[in-house]
Amino acid sequence: MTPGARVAAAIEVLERIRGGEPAEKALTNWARTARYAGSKDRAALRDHVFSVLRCWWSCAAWGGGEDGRALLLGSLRLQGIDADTVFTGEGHAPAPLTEVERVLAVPDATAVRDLPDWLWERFEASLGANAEAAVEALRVRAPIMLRVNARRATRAAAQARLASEGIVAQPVEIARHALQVIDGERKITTSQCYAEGWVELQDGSSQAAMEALELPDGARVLDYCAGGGGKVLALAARVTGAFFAHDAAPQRMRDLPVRAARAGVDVGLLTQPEGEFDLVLCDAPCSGSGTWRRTPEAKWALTPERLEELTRLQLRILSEAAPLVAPAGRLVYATCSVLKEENQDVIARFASENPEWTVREMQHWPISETGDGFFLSQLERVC
Ligand SMILES: C[S@@+](CC[C@H](N)C(=O)[O-])C[C@H]1O[C@@H](n2cnc3c(N)ncnc32)[C@H](O)[C@@H]1O
Repeated sequence: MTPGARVAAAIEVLERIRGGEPAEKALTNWARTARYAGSKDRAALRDHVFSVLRCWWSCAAWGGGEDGRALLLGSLRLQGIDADTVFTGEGHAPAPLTEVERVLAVPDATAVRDLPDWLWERFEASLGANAEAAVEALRVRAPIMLRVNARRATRAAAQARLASEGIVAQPVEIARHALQVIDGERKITTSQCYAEGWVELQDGSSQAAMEALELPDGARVLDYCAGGGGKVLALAARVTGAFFAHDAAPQRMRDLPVRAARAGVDVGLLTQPEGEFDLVLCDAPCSGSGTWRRTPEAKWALTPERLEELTRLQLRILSEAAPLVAPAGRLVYATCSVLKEENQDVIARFASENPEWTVREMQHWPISETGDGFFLSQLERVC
């Protein structure tokens, strides 16, 4: 496909999204009707669509409207691409720019903030002077991060082996085993390095948070909201111990046995956890506000009601998990949100309703070049 045809396809997909289709579904549905599109075309299309979703209001301001064509025009202008070279009308490219489109005024960049107003208030209340930087960070593409599995390889060995498979990655400071992928990201999941469990895809802040947990050899660990199991795998790579995973929706853990086998670790799946664990991790469902550059639709879809519902669920999960912690053990609460309603406020409320628990530590990771926004709190029983 030509650059113009890719932009035309992106306009079509954005129209589907405006019509109510979720972005992933709209992209899949489009691909079904366009068998001629190769993997590079699909990746380019996705980039166009996600660039708009991350910066919807800026694109609308720079493109003079909120239909697919205006949004794409705005997105190209924002990226400094001469739209006349793409809107040519040739082949499958979109029609040439009209005079009105060509003379659109460049808006004042500071006047547009790509976040719903109600959320801006929450960002300011949560992050203070860092709120603007967080909103700005959510406007750009997320880094592709790998965690090197210390049970299989050193970071240097994994970096060299990835390079031999055409994947350029470099060590970054955020976590001890973190590599940032610079080139060849589409080869990761088909590489030998990945198949043999040397590396896993995992955001830098999640890696750093799992490294921050004190974990003695032989510990019994329960990942209470395990999902795909990224966190428990990171913990199991650190020490020998007994590792278990639970999720209220067990089907979310379906890939975990394969991932654990690849990584060379054992993780038991528990539908009804019982007994005592030295560490119980609650990586709770949340707004995901720290990860919205990966899932930009979510920042426009969240409502105050949904946020409130999530905080109730987060408190409930902590109450369910707390009895599973051994007397001298730790209850760990984590979210990939930057909102204090889901972080400090949940912890403060839990501690005030459960005075036998005290907060030992609270840590925040900002949305950065190598990590998503992340929150971690560790609680212990009062002696
Ligand atoms: C943020 S995700 C977990 C991500 C996962 N830890 C990882 O690293 O990939 C939250 C998970 O909590 C699960 N969940 C929701 N309500 C729950 C509950 N009451 N008890 C346990 N898990 C729950 C969801 O099904 C979801 O998989």
